[in-house]
Amino acid sequence: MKVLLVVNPISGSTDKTEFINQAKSLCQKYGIELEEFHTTGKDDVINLEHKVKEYTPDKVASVGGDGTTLMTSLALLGSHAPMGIVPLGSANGMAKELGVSHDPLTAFHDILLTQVKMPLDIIKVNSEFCSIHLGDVGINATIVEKYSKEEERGWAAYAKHFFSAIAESELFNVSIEIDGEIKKHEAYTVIIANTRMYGTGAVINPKGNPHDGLLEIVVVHKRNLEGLINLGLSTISEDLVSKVEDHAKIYQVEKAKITFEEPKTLQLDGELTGKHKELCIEIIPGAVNYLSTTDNIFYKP
Ligand SMILES: Nc1ncnc2c1ncn2[C@@H]1O[C@H](COP(=O)(O)OP(=O)(O)OP(=O)(O)O)[C@@H](O)[C@H]1O
Repeated sequence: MKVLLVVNPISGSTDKTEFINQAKSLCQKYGIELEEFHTTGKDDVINLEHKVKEYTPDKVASVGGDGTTLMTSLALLGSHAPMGIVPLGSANGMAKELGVSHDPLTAFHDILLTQVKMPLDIIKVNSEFCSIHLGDVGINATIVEKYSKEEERGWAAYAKHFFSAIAESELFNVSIEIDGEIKKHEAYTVIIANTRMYGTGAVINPKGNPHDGLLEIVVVHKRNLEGLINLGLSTISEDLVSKVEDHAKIYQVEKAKITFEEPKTLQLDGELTGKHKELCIEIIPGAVNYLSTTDNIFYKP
């Protein structure tokens, strides 16, 4: 078996040397071929695509956070080589969502061992940007914007901007076109989601399932995002859907067009994409051949 490790050296401000050495020893022990690809932050998708064509791995392990998972997934789109996640980012939202072990070496071990493959969706925005986890316009996008100007990475730096972003938040008008019908709302935040929860583990989109070929648009119309997030930290139940729906309107769709009166900053998977007046969003169902375990709550035998 040939395995490719895709390593983001800066994600989560974590030194990956110890993990890489452990992964090498493990592969050596079992006669598994291992190669490394280190990201640079520039042209990673295209360079990784070339690497995958040349090396033809049987399995790919994405070592980093959500941005690395998305980048690896995009590079694998044409090849269908299966990919798993080793969570070594800041928030690791996608890994949490998919029940990946917190321990990097255990997660890698699971990738080597597993026979469980699940189709994983990706969201496409304006034919230009993609998201595998969730993105938004509004409060969280403001937090990401402030965070991106920080020297330091990591969860503490991110959390620091949370309350000020809520205090500064303002209502804005948004229209959403679904199947030719226009829905108009006033919102503090509009979330475009493939999954259920933020990296904190708080469920914002109880209907989310990254394997179902659908995306959700969550229009938060109450300023109390903090309350909503605390609500989301409670256990998932049918009740939670209706509780979240007190704060937000949820649309479950394959595609939609979202229009704002003024251009708004959009963050996708924690990355800023600039300001946009219009967002044409659609799901790419089963874009990634995802290496899962049966710990994934979406797994069905
Ligand atoms: N060698 C590098 N130097 C600088 N930036 C890099 C490098 N490699 C990748 N990047 C950047 O890292 C970002 C992706 O990081 P990623 O999301 O995986 O980690 P994180 O932000 O720490 O974790 P999380 O998304 O889980 O909070 C992308 O913006 C990418 O361009």
